[in-house]
Amino acid sequence: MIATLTLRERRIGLGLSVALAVLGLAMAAAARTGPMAVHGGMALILGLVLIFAIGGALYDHPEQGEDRLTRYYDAPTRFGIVMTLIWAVIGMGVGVWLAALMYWPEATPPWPATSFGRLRPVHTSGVIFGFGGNALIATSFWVLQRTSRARLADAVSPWVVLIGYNLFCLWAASGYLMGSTQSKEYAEPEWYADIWLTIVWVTYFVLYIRTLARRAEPHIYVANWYYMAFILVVALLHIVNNLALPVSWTGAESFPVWAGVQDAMIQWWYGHNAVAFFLTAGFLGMLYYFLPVRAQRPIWSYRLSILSFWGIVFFYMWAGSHHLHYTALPYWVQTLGMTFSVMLLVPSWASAGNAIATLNGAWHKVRDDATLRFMFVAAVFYGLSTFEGSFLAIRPVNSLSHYTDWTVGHVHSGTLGWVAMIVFGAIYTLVPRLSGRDTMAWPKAIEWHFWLAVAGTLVYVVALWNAGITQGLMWRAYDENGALSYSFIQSVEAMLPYYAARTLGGTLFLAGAVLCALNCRATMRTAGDRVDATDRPLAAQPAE
Ligand code: HEM
Ligand code: HEM
Ligand SMILES: [Cu+2]
Repeated sequence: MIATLTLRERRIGLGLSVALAVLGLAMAAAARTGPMAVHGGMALILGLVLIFAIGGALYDHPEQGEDRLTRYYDAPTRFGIVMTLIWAVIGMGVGVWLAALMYWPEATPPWPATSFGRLRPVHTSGVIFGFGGNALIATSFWVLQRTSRARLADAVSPWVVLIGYNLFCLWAASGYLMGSTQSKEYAEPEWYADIWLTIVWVTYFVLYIRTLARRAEPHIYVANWYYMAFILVVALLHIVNNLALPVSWTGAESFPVWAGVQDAMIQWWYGHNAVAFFLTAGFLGMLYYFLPVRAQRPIWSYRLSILSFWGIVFFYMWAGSHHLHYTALPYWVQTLGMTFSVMLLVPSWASAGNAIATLNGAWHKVRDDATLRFMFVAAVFYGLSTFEGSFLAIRPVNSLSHYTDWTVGHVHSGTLGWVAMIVFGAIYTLVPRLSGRDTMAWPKAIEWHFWLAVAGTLVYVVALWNAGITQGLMWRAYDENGALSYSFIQSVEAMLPYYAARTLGGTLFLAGAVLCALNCRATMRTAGDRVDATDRPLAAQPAE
């Protein structure tokens, strides 16, 4: 990693590492106890490790010559993929454990840090931000350079983005274990972590724009529009939803500036658009690059891909209130959210259909190539989960589904079937190329992973459809006297078989992810030290 930097860049990196260590020390000294002090300590240790790593090797490697500018810069992508896999195993591992706890709550250990309430956000942040976020950042660097035929604008800021982002993820997960949370779902980290992420994210956006400005291709390929929407809108959502006043500068607690139903609306404008721009737009960028490359076919309709881009970014923005049906939110705002959610189906299916139609004429490849099959299944689940979402957003349907496991089933049909599948497809395309090879080290293991992932997703999702609809119907069943037919605990007991099935499905899915991580490790190992030498020369790729 350090060998890829020029002497000047190494010095800048050293300066930034010193700044990080000083910041960590200041946080730890100011807070003295509690989560902020622990997080300061983590930043201090990370800063020191970087100082020793960069400082120790300051003059060790020969300087990079000017000819580096004629090659892509892929070392950050490689690091990002490694972090993706690490977070996948942690996040999904915790998910399986939580699934098991819902079947077997007595197994909860007696320490607060291991309670369901603290581990649940470790799962959601671990998989969404750790696994999904690292995959998005890592692939965005790769796609941006290929489609622009330009090297990243500089060599320091990609590391600032990736290392800074992973420090945020670490702060988030370790904070939850200590009971630190601002209680906004998917935005739980406290104010200082939010400020940190804002700095990292602005660096990311600036790097993206600067690289794009250097492009040698006149046209900005559609994948870049999706990645840019992801970066820009996540910044907007993050800043507005996290506006808060710290109780003191030396502690983690804060109060949001929003109150009452406005706070609820801002939170679900955020939460819903986190789905839209984090879990959808960025991954559509990934799909629109890796699927055509892997299938060696151009997108079925490029024009449609642009049209659905604008449809998706416009309609999603207004749909957040479908999370607040039958609440104190004005009725018309709920209706607005419902209407836009239904309209959203059109651009969503246009994207899914466009991806599937791209495979026309390449079905033999889908049959033979498990990597391409991951992408195909991702497009199918993208279509299924958006159909389901539009349906759940209809108020009377939501009166049955809300508060039930149907929502959780919908979530995982999107995240396992769509998000994780497209990530695996991208990883199996990227990792051999990052390692200077034609194939993964264990090609057969991709096939195994594919079937584990498909079986795991289906078992998980089907179990929770049954669970959710059963719950919804039991809760609204009345006897002839108008009394409830079932007590709440009866509906809990009825869930046991479904929770057992979900644990099994999750275990299959996790096993596939572990296999993927091992396969990637074996593949990257064979590359050895050659990786930096294999940064490819700038050239348009086939099928781009
Ligand atoms: C057209 C697209 C979509 C629409 C209209 C939609 C709509 C909905 C609705 C109505 C809910 C339930 C709200 C409630 O009753 O509380 C929901 C929940 C959720 N959806 Fe979707 N959905 C869509 C696509 C997706 C996709 C593709 C994913 C994931 C990749 C996803 C992830 C989620 C998550 C995480 C929640 C749970 C939020 C919570 O914590 O309560 N959705 N969605
Ligand atoms: C091995 C695979 C997985 C298992 C076993 C699993 C299990 C779970 C469990 C048990 C919950 C808590 C449900 C509850 O509180 O009732 C949950 C929630 C959640 N998981 Fe997963 N999960 C897995 C993978 C993923 C992935 C890959 C993602 C995202 C990329 C994801 C995103 C979420 C989200 C957003 C929620 C919150 C849902 C809501 O509030 O409605 N999960 N998961
Ligand atoms: Cu939503």
